[in-house]
Amino acid sequence: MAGASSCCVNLGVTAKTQQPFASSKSSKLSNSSSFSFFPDTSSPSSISLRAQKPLVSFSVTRRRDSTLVAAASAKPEPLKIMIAGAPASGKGTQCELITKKYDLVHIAAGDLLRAEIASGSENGKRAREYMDRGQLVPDEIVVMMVKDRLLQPDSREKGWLLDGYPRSSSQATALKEFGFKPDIFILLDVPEEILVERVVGRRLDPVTGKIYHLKLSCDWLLITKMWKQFFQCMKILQSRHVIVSLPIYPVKIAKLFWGSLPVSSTAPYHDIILRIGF
Ligand SMILES: Nc1ncnc2c1ncn2[C@@H]1O[C@H](COP(=O)(O)OP(=O)(O)O)[C@@H](O)[C@H]1O
Repeated sequence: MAGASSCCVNLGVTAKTQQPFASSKSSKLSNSSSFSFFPDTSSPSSISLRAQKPLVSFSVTRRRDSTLVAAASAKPEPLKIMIAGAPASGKGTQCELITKKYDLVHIAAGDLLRAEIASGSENGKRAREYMDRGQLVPDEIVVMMVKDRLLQPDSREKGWLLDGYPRSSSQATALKEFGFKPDIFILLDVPEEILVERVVGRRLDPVTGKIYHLKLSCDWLLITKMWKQFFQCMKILQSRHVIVSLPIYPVKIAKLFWGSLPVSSTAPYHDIILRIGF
């Protein structure tokens, strides 16, 4: 199996290169690289994920007459990605983009736990107690759940994007001991002040159920200043059905709905969309 590489995508206002997963937790996951993030020179503000996996894999089998038969398969080995990031780091958006682009199975630890709760199982009942308190669910529940999901035929066949796992070094070690290794570990590194700003500015559209940000959605001064990026961004968002009704919201209704419209020179959402050049 190919070794894992890791990368850190800085999605703050100022871009900088950093060590991935800034702790010893992920250092074991980092060695040779099958996938890597690299600056896309055609667009200085974007970063692209480029596949470098072998397109042909070989298998060798021994026949009954003891001759060895080598078979070449044109099927590439499925891609395996782990992604981590704080709330409001844009993880949901990136997961959507990555799974769509690479046709991977999106496995979110939180979703698995919610499904377990919905099933009414004993594990689900225990998990709920921890989740209600905002604490991590014990490893003995989470690890086996994630492992079982990774072993499902669709994950093995298509590859996976594991989201929200590992959240501790013991979870990482456990998965490694089961023989799972990501090809790449993506850490969305957003400065804390930006995360706070995003969370504070988030609003839920009661009609569509979608989440918007005050500054992105209603900052008309910003929009006129950055019209090109705005429309580019809107196009991407609309194509992914994230923002459907926003362009038809009149300013007055938007003001009533979202309150005052702050003016800012930063564009958190643009930042994510433009820097990740998928
Ligand atoms: N890898 C994990 N290990 C332990 N508990 C987890 C893990 N992933 C999710 N959880 C539990 O599920 C809850 C919801 O997780 P998630 O859906 O990822 O949302 P959030 O990003 O808000 O934590 C967490 O607060 C935690 O209690």
